[in-house]
Amino acid sequence: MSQPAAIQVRPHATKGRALFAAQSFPPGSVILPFTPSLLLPALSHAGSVCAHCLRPGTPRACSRCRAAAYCDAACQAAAWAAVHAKECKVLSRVAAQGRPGLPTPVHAVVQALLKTEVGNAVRPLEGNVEAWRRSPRWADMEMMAMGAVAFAGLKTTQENVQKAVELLCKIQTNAFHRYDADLGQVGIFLEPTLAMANHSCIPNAMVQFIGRKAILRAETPIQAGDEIEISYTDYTYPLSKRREALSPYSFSCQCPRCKGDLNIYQVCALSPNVDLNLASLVFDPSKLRHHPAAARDFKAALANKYSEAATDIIDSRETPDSLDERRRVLEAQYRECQPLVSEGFWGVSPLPQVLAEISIYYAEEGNFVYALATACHVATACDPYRYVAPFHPVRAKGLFLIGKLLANTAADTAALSDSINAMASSKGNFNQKALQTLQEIDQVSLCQMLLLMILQQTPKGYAAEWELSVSAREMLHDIDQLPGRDKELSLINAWRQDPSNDQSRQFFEYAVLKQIDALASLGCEILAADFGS
Ligand SMILES: C[S@@+](CC[C@H](N)C(=O)[O-])C[C@H]1O[C@@H](n2cnc3c(N)ncnc32)[C@H](O)[C@@H]1O
Repeated sequence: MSQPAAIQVRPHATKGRALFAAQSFPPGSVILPFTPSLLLPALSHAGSVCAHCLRPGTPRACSRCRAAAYCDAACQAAAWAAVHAKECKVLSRVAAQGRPGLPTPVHAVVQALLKTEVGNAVRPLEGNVEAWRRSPRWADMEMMAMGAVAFAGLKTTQENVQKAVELLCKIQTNAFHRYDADLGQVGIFLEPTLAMANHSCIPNAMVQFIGRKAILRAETPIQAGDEIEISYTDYTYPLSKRREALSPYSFSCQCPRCKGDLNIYQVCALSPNVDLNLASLVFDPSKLRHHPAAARDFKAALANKYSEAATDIIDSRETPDSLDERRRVLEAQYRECQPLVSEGFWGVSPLPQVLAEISIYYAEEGNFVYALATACHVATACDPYRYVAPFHPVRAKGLFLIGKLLANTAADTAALSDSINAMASSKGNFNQKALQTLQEIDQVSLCQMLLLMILQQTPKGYAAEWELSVSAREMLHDIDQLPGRDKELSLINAWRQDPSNDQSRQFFEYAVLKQIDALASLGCEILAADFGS
């Protein structure tokens, strides 16, 4: 395992090996990019993402096996050299048996057995094999390992199966699941040095996937000598859910969030990133330190209690396809979250997830005004407390969603009048208010500012690769073509050149913060009127 100068791998007193910083890193900076030793689409996404770079789209299948698909000839040629030459025949045999493909973990072990470089990258990793052996999933693991040995064309001797099951344990312990906001889990990624990063529910670093690479990024300030820790799960989930997600890794998390069962407001209050929110949608960043659920023990305990209770119920429900059915489910979920709503615990899981779904539901229904207002409420009342760093990808995606919705509402606010009134005629007066709020906003300038903020949050050097910044640039290009915006453009350009001078600050407060705040308040009212009763 070669060690880049920016980081070191050393033994840790209690966690096996660990990753340490060899220099300091400010929040948001790129520590290192990693190219994978193993990168695979999930079986469920084999036809909808490129097997080499995992970009979504309509990839073309390999003409031999038809099991792996690629965006273009370059990805196909690179994949052939990296691993596909070894596995193409295996995948053809699988298809010939009428199977849809290999289950993702089995496919990963097949690659590790067939391709020396992949096997060599996986073998030195921690596999917690004895703990797996004691788990109820061990029989399944052995079956998968036996399948992998057979598919790889090796004899299913005890020795081969033993080797394969160890590889499987190591892959399960060290591979990252790659998520796409729209598609869900699209595949797995493994790189042996990045795999040395241990877990904390208050991590100082995060992994952001861009194309084929994983970018390790500082989430909070990191000093030379600090251990670099990432979170293996969403750290905003309640304690029981985090424990469940971490159970396959065979350790008990001793981070302050787990030890003190701290809620998101308590962790946020302690975060060194609070002040970075001066350049975010948060009107007054100091309020991030003073939420009642952080300041008062009684409220903090309530936040945890309500979170655990609602997560338990909402977790077990499915998302139906039809809009009517979706609305029914969302109403039920919002009802389960009512104790959180009543206390103003907007950022406490699972309420933000339900609100995000409600915003998507409104957009799919064609009610962009309600979708926009709800998205602004999520971006101001939920996300800054959950993910305190404004450059966190969830926060940047929140900006982009609002920008896209504004592009819809700005296109023709007047014509929206009929459609939103038709949608809920009983709420005619309320909709008039919504429309008035929108008419008072320079939606184009607001959209432009949000897109520029996304570019500021992009990891340095990745503006041309990160899908969000590429899309933001395309939208900015369209906005640039709009005529008659000289005055607005001069203010925006002055803000871009020096965002911290008094004039820029005033402009930002007026053009962005005040407008987003008005929309977020509207979002809160919409939820109460449309989902609250
Ligand atoms: C992806 S590996 C990380 C590198 C690992 N420490 C090693 O030596 O190979 C994950 C494993 O590291 C250990 N680990 C990770 N985070 C830990 C933590 N916070 N406390 C204790 N052990 C941890 C667990 O054994 C876990 O299964």
